[in-house]
Amino acid sequence: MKTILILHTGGTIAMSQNEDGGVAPNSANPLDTFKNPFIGKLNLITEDVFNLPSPHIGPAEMLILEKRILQAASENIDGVVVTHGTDTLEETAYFLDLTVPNDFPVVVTGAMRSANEIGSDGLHNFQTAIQTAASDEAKNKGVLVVMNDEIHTARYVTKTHTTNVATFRTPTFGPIGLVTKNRVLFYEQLLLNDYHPIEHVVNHVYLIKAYAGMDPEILEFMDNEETNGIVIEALGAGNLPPRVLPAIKKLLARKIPIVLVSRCFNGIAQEVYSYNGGGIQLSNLGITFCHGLNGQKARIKLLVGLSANLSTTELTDFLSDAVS
Ligand SMILES: NC(=O)C[C@H](N)C(=O)O
Repeated sequence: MKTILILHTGGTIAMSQNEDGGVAPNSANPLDTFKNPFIGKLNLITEDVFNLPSPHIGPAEMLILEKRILQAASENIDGVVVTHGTDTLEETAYFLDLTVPNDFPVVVTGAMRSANEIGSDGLHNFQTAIQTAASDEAKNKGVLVVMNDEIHTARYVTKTHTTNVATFRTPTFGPIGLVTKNRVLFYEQLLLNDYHPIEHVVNHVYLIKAYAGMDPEILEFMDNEETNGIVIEALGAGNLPPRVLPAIKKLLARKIPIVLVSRCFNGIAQEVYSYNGGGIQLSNLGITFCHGLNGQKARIKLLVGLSANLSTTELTDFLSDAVS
């Protein structure tokens, strides 16, 4: 019989609505009422790692989860399910994707409606996440996010709606599988990445968004000893207003890595334009293009690469997905 380790971290899936209509954490996790339909088929081990709304979760908590999952590799665990708030779920899932090996499936899930709200999706998502973690086919696919019967990669999934239960989407590429009542079905293969188990996390890795007429001051504020790295969600295919270029050059002269993604919801940032501030010029200056990730994922990737002490070349290859 397979053993699935369940790590609860909080989020709406562990919350209830109170009499005033506000949604807040409970002292007892509503998922403890889950009537296990897998009795006799799966052995479930449950641990309450945190009980936090996901806006309270950051790299320090992600590191605790990474270490717990790395330890599970020596405990005859066949799969891991992490329950998590949806606001930062994609960042924790991608952090784990970049830091734990693919020895067994790791599936992250959450809920959009708390336990006592009509149409609550928590128990259903929890059950389908367990089904997926127990599936042989879920092995070697990287960390997966299962929500609303769909299976997404941690690498590309993103939260797209503030309240809808179908909020998790994979722009450009789509989900890689689905969960039905009796089956876990994958219909896409995933290109696997390098992973880097890390012992600590660096701080002061910033994420900013470009906009028409972007003010250079925002970058000038980051020109100091503390800054470890910057991700910019650039315009279109990967371009910036020329007025920020002097500040960018100063940051690069300080050897602060600058990573570029697009602020567009779909598509990939690429070196296309050779005009002033265009992607070709930015790349020639030494900005690294991170192809296909959104801003928050690119920030997690930069943070993991810096925390793993990668050399400048290794970091550039890691961020731009160059195959060595
Ligand atoms: N649906 C949710 O889980 C949202 C909640 N604010 C959280 O991320 O903790």
